[in-house]
Amino acid sequence: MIEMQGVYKTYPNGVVALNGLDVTIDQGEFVYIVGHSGAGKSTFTKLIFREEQPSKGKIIVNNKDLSSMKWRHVPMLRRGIGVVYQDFRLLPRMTVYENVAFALEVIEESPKTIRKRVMEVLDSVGLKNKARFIPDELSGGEQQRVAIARAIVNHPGVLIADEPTGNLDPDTSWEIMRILEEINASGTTIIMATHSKEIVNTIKKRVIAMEDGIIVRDEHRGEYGYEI
Ligand SMILES: Nc1ncnc2c1ncn2[C@@H]1O[C@H](COP(=O)(O)OP(=O)(O)OP(=O)(O)O)[C@@H](O)[C@H]1O
Repeated sequence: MIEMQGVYKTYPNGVVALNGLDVTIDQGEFVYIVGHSGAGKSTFTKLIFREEQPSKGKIIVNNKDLSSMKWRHVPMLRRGIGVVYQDFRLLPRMTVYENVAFALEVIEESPKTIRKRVMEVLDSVGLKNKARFIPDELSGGEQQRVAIARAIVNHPGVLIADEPTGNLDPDTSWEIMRILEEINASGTTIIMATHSKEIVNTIKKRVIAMEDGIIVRDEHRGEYGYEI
């Protein structure tokens, strides 16, 4: 479960990105975060895996209070949260296999476990036959599928997707959504910031709408609600 109480975020340059958030997201939910550019969507997601810290307020993730969490415990928090971005962020000189295996190598899993799990997760995103390719040899949709495989290889309870379809054409975007829905069906919470009206209005989920750093709407099976 993710809980925010009275959360504010002012960046060092004085920009107020979040202006009092109160929200609870239960385990297994699928939540879209929508709103105009600059509304605070990315900042909201970054607080969950402690990429940013709030200026004020309380954030609880999986029963852990992030405000009192010591730095040495942050890697453990992040192990339970997968993240995917609009621009994929794969390591360009590593193969698909190595990009995904990396997350398991850093936690010192055995080579046998790594091999089994990496091939299993590549299979689940339909890329088992591209394990030896490097990112440049893949389409955008395939690169995003590798990024998703990497994000879920550790079985995280939460997957954060910051505009995961932002660089993809419509057909590829639906493919990515199908994969995210499958991951959600296995019990993983999905929090997805998006500008895609079509996706939000077609695959109905909880919608949290943000404007100027506050939540202005929070509806189950909601609509996108903006013209762009
Ligand atoms: N590291 C930073 N330092 C200073 N200001 C920042 C930083 N990151 C974001 N901001 C500012 O905080 C506000 C909210 O930004 P944020 O990225 O959370 O919005 P967003 O809703 O995700 O936008 P977009 O849809 O364009 O990604 C914006 O005014 C932005 O310029």
